[in-house]
Amino acid sequence: MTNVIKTEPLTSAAFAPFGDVLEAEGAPDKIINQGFCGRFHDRAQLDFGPGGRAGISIFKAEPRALPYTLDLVERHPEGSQAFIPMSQHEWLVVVAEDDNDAPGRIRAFIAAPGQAINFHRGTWHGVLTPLHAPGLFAVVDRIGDTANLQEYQFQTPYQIQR
Ligand SMILES: NC(=O)N[C@@H](O)C(=O)O
Ligand code: NI
Repeated sequence: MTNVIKTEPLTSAAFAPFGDVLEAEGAPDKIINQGFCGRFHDRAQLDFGPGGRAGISIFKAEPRALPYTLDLVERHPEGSQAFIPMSQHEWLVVVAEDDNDAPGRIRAFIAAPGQAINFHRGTWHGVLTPLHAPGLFAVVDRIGDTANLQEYQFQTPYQIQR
């Protein structure tokens, strides 16, 4: 028996309990560079906690396909984690509410081309899940000398469908 989760479009409002959506939508906050650039300023709540620092890494992840079997989520109790796609493709963002330190209700979002996200500290999430090659993402997260990782394996996997 598999629990089915239907995807929904990624919007700032829907994602707000889990983190931030970063995108160049609407009017920029500032026009800079002699008018040649719009700056969508300071759009994520970054958090690297005591004893950590910000790092930028590049992830090259294998594309997955829908329907997607979700059997694990994880969270980073000591810091936020941002996924910034380096190609213009849709991709999958899976999060879960917290239910007494275990994942509760699962939400699966289709990020449109150009949408990036930042998980707030401690948000249960699926690992980086591109849906198209090249699966290249810049990742901004905490660099420190702790694991900063809690994983949760589901007894019954979820099937994520459009
Ligand atoms: N492990 C790692 O660096 N990445 C995961 O945290 C992830 O969410 O993909
Ligand atoms: Ni993560």
